[in-house]
Amino acid sequence: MSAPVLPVFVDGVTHHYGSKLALDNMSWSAPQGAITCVLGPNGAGKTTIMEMAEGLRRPESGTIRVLDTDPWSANAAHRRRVGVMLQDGGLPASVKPLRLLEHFATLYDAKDEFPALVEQLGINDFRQTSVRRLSGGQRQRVAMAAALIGKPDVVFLDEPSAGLDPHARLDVWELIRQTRDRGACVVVTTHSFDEADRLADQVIIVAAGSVAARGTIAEVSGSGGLEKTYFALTRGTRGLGLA
Ligand SMILES: Nc1ncnc2c1ncn2[C@@H]1O[C@H](COP(=O)(O)OP(=O)(O)OP(=O)(O)O)[C@@H](O)[C@H]1O
Repeated sequence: MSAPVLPVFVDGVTHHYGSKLALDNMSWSAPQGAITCVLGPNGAGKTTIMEMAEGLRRPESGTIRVLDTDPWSANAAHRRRVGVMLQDGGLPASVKPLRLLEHFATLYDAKDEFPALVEQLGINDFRQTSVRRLSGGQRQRVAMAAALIGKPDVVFLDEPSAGLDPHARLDVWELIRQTRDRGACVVVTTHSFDEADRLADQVIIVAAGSVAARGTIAEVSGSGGLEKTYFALTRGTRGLGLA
């Protein structure tokens, strides 16, 4: 019997921006029905690898498979199965959240899902305010709803709770867990140890473009705790992009 295909599979990916090495033979995978949290200092390569897995950037070398497909050349049917929340939201400024989410719900043939999402993410209060007038946290919530519409099989969330107030953060975490519990593969980048502790079935610590540690929180943290392990593994590797 062949092994089940992992929804996200990254193998030996290397990438330069000009002379800057951003990814250095990076390999990891993410299973179905689990939350994978990717941690790492600024410039470690988290956004670069996420953009590649989302099909937005082509790796120089190595293999990336998402749902057993090369994301760079994936068709519309594949992209419909993959939800993406970009770091800066990527939302059109003049549109109102309600209109935007209705649009996505129509695209994904998922009109019935979106009232619950709007409710759960507390979007009702500002659904008729244009995106440009929303606070950072409100935009995050709209971007999160847009990523989850259509019940995608794989969801990439780039710092989903950054800038959220404590209530909104709890709501977002609950939604991420629900997404995992319905069987999706969820990949979350974060700078928050607390977030990783509360959410992660698998943690990946990235440093200087490759994987420094990978496993469950207990496996990665050992007896010292996640924060201590993180600092020990990443100290001195911070690629701040200043070179
Ligand atoms: N478009 C680009 N052009 C040139 N260099 C880039 C580009 N995008 C990223 N880099 C560089 O590649 C490296 C990895 O960047 P990346 O954005 O993937 O890191 P990150 O781990 O997501 O960081 P952060 O935590 O700040 O979001 C950094 O040194 C960054 O300066």
